Amino acid sequence: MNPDSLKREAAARALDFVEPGMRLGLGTGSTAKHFVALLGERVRAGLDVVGVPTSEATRADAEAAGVRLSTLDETPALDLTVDGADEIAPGLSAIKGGGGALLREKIVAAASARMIVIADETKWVATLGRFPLPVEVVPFGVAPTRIAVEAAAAAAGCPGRAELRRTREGHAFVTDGGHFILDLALGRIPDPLALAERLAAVPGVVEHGLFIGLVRTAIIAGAAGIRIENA
Ligand SMILES: O=C(CO)[C@H](O)[C@H](O)COP(=O)(O)O
Repeated sequence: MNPDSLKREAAARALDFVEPGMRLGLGTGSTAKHFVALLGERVRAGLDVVGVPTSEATRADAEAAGVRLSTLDETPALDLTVDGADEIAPGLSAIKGGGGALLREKIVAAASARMIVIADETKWVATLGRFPLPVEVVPFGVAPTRIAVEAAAAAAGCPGRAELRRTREGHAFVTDGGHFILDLALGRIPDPLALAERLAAVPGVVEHGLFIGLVRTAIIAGAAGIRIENA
């Protein structure tokens, strides 16, 4: 089965956790897109939920699917967020931000009583770090911020290079919040918490894509079926 079918299977399984009246965080990316589309089908069949999107792209998808939307200002406490991930490891620490939405994704996840990650089995890893870690930074002073981000990674035991994310046209990629992304290629993150703390202390870093202690459940779809992991 191809990865996209597996993503859809994981998304479909996440619907089992949705109850009428829930306030839902809606993730970003190709896996979360399946969830939003399937949720829309349920909504059109009569399910009443309200969603808070984690990106402008998801807002557009959810609107098109007929999902009633709110904001965190109107709805500051959510019951459940369903989102994808770039990597997820035993203990359910994760890397997110491949789609550039990590800041809103983390704010929405932190406002949720429960976060479920949905993924195909290629995202499950023994140790985080094969996927370059997205770090969202303010555009001002991005050159010294990049140097400081690399120094923070080295101090946390995982030296590597940070590259400014660019669009296909070669411009700096700009997030929904107006920030840049540095993709930090590390290969392996032996101590995610230490790295998270070091990165958070760098001036100019808005947020990083390490999700530690946020994911309660992971739904992993593979060729052999669906596996559910709980933190
Ligand atoms: O963190 C994300 C966006 O910022 C996505 O959830 C992550 O990149 C996974 O994407 P996909 O489901 O397309 O593989």
